[in-house]
Amino acid sequence: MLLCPVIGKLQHKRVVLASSSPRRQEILSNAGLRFEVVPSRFKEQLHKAAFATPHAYAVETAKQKALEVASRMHQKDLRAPDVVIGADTIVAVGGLILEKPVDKQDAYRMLLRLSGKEHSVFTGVTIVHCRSKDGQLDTEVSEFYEETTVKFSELSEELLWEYIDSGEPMDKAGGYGIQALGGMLVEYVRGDFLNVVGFPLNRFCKELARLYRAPGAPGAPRRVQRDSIPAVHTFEELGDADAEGSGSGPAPANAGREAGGVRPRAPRTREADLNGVTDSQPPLLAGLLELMYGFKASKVLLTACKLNVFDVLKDRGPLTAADVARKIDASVGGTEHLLDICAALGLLDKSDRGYSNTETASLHLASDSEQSLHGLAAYHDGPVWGAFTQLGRAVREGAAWTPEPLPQAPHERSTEETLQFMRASHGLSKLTAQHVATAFDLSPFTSACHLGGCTGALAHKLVQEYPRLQVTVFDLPEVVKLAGDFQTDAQPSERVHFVPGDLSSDSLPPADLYVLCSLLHDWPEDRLHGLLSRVSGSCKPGAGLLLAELAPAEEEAAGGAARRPPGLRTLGTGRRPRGPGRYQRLLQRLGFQDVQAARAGGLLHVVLGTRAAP
Ligand SMILES: Cc1cn([C@@H]2O[C@H](COP(=O)(O)OP(=O)(O)OP(=O)(O)O)[C@@H](O)[C@H]2O)c(=O)[nH]c1=O
Repeated sequence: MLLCPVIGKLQHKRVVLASSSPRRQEILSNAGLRFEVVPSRFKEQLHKAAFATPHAYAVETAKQKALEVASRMHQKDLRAPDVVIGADTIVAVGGLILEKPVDKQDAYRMLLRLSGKEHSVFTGVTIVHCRSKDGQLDTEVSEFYEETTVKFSELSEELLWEYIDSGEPMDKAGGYGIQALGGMLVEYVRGDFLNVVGFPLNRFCKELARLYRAPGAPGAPRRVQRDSIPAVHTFEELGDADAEGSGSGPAPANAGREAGGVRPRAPRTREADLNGVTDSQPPLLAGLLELMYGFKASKVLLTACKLNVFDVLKDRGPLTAADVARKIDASVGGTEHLLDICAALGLLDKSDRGYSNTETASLHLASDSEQSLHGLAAYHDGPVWGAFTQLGRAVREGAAWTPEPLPQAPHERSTEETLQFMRASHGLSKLTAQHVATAFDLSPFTSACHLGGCTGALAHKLVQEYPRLQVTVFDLPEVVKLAGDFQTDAQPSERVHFVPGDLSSDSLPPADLYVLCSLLHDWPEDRLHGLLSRVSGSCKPGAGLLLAELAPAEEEAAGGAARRPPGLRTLGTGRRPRGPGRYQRLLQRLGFQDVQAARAGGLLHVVLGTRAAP
């Protein structure tokens, strides 16, 4: 795939999409870009008559959107992201620029204007590269636009109003969405379809390729050697990862990284590149190397968490390596090396003044943040890491070994080990609870039972969302005994009760909704069937069963995984996560009806079914 290396150029940068458009977010995340979303507050009110062409207007609006976000973020925490992307989509017909309709009448006027005719859709895009220089924001702006021609059929009055009443036109330029119902109005499209939807992905990739083109080969396609190592795979490469962006492209925001503890490598020919190159790197080999090297990055992250690096840097301006070393009671040289690698992994920002947390690090890796995954890191650095280092011996000797050791052997756990497991589970549950609780409307249910509900994080979110709901948390006695030690962001509620018991042998507490969350993805088929049959047997007609499970990565779900080694979500379980369709069919077979599936945030999918009368 040619485009991957292009998108990969942004991999180690803090990228922000300055847009609230869900379509843009989807297009870019489907392309594999990792970014934060910070919608722009720029008012789209530029004087249209002042622009010679409609696309000049779109490009300027896109630029103002992106610059507003870059300067707001810079002012807010004195550090700007590396790259801000802004976009603006307009429809141009007969010399008029159409944006989003303000009301139904406006939508009607727009669609009538488009009926039976060709029009142009322009998306202006701006890529702003930012860096902080002496506390000032320094930006470098690249901009472009793409034009697509769209022809509408003649639209009858009735069709027009039916479409307007669907509500679809209101947040879309020109008053239609070609990707949904609006597609029925369209006779033909000439040009990039995604440009109409809101983001010209193809042109964007070409622009990135142009911006990040390696020196010495302007525009010339270059061959990729079979044995060249793609992207960033060793710590040395991580250390000079930004050097990839040097050359004729914009200087990266944290240029000067080589001043840190990582030894600069001798210059070498960079073969894998972007601009229209033959990318003959077999995906399988790239995947294999990722698997081989991946543990190094994990250990760096886990160690930095364990040494409380992200706690020390939270809510503070940049600190030097010596400052951090003093606070974590470690050597300066070792700390500097660790911080440099964290920066190269995108966990920290490095500037002339020192190191600071990225937003993600403050949010998820500091131990006291609301959405902390510090407990999960400690669990992986402790028992999980330990189990993996014993893998060879366990396999040779035939000892019981599973990648997730604790849930499998409750009787062998010490209190501290149980707590460690609960901390890990608590962090993840808090992060996903809101999505799980609101993926479907659960208000018809009055009692729920969260099986394996651990610390009650999801239970508390459920009662917060549904004022009539009582929730029982059912889990092993030693878990229930310790659950009181855990805080949830929700107020403690009298509508949450804990009941000790064993899922596989004890009878389940009565409820009209059973919930299973992040429990089943690595279970073998027979165990899964056994549990679901037990739950189904406890469901009265009309009762619900809600499953929230790890979603396969998008590309796996789309069948793309066959060409690559399994991805991160499979790692350690030996099994690919089951897609929602699989759970839907299982529930249907067990006598559930109206079985629906939905996505719950980026990590989970949720399936809900209702027990039919026997
Ligand atoms: C023609 C067409 C447009 N759109 C959407 O129209 C909005 C344009 O408005 P914008 O001002 O460019 O963006 P926004 O939604 O206001 O977001 P922001 O970037 O925050 O200004 C964007 O959403 C686009 O997807 C579709 O979803 N489908 C289509 O067929």
